[in-house]
Amino acid sequence: MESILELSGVTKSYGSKHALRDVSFQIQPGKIIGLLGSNGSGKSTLMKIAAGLMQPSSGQLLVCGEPSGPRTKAWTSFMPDKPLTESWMRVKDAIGFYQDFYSDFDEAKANEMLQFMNLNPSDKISTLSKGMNDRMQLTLALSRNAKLYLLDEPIGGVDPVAREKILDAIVKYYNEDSCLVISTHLVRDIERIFDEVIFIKNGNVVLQEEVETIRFTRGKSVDELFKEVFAE
Ligand SMILES: Nc1ncnc2c1ncn2[C@@H]1O[C@H](COP(=O)(O)OP(=O)(O)OP(=O)(O)O)[C@@H](O)[C@H]1O
Repeated sequence: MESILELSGVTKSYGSKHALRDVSFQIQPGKIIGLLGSNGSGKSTLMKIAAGLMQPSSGQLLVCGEPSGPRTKAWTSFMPDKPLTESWMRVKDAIGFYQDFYSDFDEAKANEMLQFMNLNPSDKISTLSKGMNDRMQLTLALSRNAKLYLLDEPIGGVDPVAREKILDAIVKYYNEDSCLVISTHLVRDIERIFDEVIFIKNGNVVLQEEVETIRFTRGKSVDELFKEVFAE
C-alpha cells in the first residue's frame, strides 16, 4: 500500500539550532497518528514541513508518492497552532473563504460540523473564545476532503469536557481513506483515538509504534510510555 506521508532523512536547522535531525518515517492511509513530544521537541516544525509550508534543510518528503509541491499541498489540510482566518471575519465568511480557496471543501459537511460544534455562522471570529476558535479551525480543516490532515495542537484551548466532543468530531468527520496526524503533548486526553504514535524528542524520532502493541505487548498506556520516555 502506498504511504500517505513519507519522510526520509529530514533535517531542519534554524541558524545553528537543529529543530529536526535525520527524521524518517512512513504513515499509511486509514490511520490516526499521534505526533507526541514535549515542548520544543520539533512537532510544529515537522507539521509545517509536512504541510509544504516550510522547506527542510535536507532530506526528502513525499505525499502519496509525490515530492512536495502544489499538487501535494492541494491534498493536504493543515490546522496550524495559530488561526489562519482574519479577525474581521464572521464564522460564515471563514467558511466562504475556504470554499472559494479549496475545491475539495464540502459545504454540507461544514454546516453539519458547525452545528455539532455549537458554532453560530454569524459570530465574529474575533469574539470567539480560544476553545471556540479551536472548534472553528477544526471545522475548516476537517471539512475538506483531503488525503492528509495535519492538526497541530487541535485541543490546546478546549476545556476537558468539550475535549471529548471534539475528539468524537475528529473521529466522525475525518475521511477514512486518508491519514490524520495530530501533534500534541496532551497525551492522556487524546490517546483513545490514536492508531499509531510517533514520539519526537529533541528533533529525533525515538519511537513509532501501533497503540495496540504498546497496550498489549508492553502492557502500558501511551501516556505511561510517554512519561517514561520524556522524563526530565
Ligand atoms: N523560527 C525559529 N527560529 C529559531 N528557532 C526556532 C524557530 N521555530 C522553532 N525554533 C526552535 O526549534 C525547536 C523546535 O520547535 P517547535 O516549535 O517545532 O517545537 P514544538 O514541539 O512544536 O514545541 P511546543 O510544543 O512548545 O509548541 C525549538 O527549540 C524552538 O525553539
